[in-house]
Amino acid sequence: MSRTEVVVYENPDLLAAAAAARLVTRIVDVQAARGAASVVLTGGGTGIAVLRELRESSARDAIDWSRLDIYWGDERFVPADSDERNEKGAREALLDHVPLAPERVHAMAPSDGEFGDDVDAAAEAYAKVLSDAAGPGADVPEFDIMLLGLGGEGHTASLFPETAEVRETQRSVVPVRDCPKPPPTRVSLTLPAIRRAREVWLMTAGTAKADAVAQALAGAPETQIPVSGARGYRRTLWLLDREAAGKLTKVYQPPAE
Ligand SMILES: O=C1O[C@H](COP(=O)(O)O)[C@@H](O)[C@H](O)[C@H]1O
Repeated sequence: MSRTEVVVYENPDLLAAAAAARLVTRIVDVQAARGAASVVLTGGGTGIAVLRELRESSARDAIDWSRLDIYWGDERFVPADSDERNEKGAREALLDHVPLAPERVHAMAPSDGEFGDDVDAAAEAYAKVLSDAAGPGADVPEFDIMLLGLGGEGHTASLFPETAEVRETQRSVVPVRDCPKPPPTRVSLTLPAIRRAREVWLMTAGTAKADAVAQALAGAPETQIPVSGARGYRRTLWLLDREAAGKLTKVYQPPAE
């Protein structure tokens, strides 16, 4: 049984700090219950701010970093040292500062990596990374926590409105070309892959996101507002600041912890 919860924070700084605190608690709980945990990272302003907060939190030492798998929900297909790359932002904000096991950090290929500028090959390779990590009979692992952001037009990961990629039902990872938001070429998990996560946390701030948030929570079709289709199979947690929540018509109560 999947549940949706919405928590609204006064401002983006509080949102990032609170999301980081939640993340520590959730990872520690999962590691206590199952030994290891997996987290899927996102790029974007809020996603990287949360990682920075986590780095600065003394509670981060409660996590056993050697038993944490890191994946990405999407990546910009640019050179490895480009500031546009989600991996680079995540490494600078957190990953380079904690004792992760390098073989447990599963980045998507850059455009100057082993597949050169072949974005199809990069997407296929990441699908193989996921299927190798999944249990028998599955193409995608049951991620513990997937962090996602969203765009003002409703995109999440790199799934944009009214595209073939948001309609994809067979593949777990797709190459994405001609994105309306630069950079134009990306690699993205698909909605079916996103829905393999136990928990999806949708984190965003600012008035520019308010329409998309309201439409998604009102149940807009995922082809029009892709983030509408991003949910965890146990829990979907929206972490918003007051501005991003500004167009919600329903009053959401904070969930009991
Ligand atoms: O391009 C992307 O944008 C979204 C949202 O980013 P934001 O800065 O507007 O919050 C992000 O979730 C995604 O990973 C990224 O590739």
